[in-house]
Amino acid sequence: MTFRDRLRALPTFPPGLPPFGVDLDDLDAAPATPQALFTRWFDDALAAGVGAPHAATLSTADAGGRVHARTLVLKDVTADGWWFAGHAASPKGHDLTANPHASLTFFWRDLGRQVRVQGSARPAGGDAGAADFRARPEGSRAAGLVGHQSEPLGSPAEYRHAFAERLEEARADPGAVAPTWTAWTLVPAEVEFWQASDDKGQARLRYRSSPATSGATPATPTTTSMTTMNPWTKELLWP
Ligand SMILES: Cc1cc2nc3c(=O)[nH]c(=O)nc-3n(C[C@H](O)[C@H](O)[C@H](O)COP(=O)(O)O)c2cc1C
Repeated sequence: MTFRDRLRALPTFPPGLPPFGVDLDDLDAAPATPQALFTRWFDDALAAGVGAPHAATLSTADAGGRVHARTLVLKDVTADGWWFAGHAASPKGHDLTANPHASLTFFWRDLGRQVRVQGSARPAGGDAGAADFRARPEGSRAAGLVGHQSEPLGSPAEYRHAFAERLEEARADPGAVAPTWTAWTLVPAEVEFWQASDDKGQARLRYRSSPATSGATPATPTTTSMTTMNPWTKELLWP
């Protein structure tokens, strides 16, 4: 069998996919905010045993319009948006400084679901980046303290040495923080929920908001308040 044939023989979704979970004939009754539907779907993903449902693809573009995408993990969802963290000095950090437009894509295969969050990413103020860094496991803090992310590396030994040194530092000082570590909030302009089904095609629901109405980013991504809501428009899309 050729590689091409093997690709075509692969099933994308398992049988027995769930329904959308929202009455798509009555959008007024759908959750008022995309955050509310996202957290409901996230709980479904956890209950279904989806692996790493908090992992998402972050897409960014540089000043010249060249697009870059990579996986990272979601840190919180609040009324302000979807939170993620990384080095400001990394390529993603440079992209977001030059062009804050970004997108997060979640794929929950076992449920036949995809969520796309598109908007503008802004660095959270105050202690948010440092607080996120300190909350990471020891090995992740050591890796973060190494720095130089995405720069060319001379040899594996060079990294092993730098990592071992930083691991000692992380153990000796649990409060040590990589100075470039940053928490960003992706303030959503559009959030789209996509559901496959066994026998009814696909369904798509999009929330759209005016970015001008979103509030200030709080200093730490700890409060998950769904009460301050934008005036969201809900609409169905042709699959
Ligand atoms: C499952 C998974 C989770 C990851 N989580 C993060 C994260 O939370 N923050 C981060 O900066 N990089 C994370 N990474 C690494 C990124 O994918 C990427 O390699 C790194 O951030 C450099 O990206 P850049 O060169 O585009 O800036 C993760 C990778 C994987 C596979």
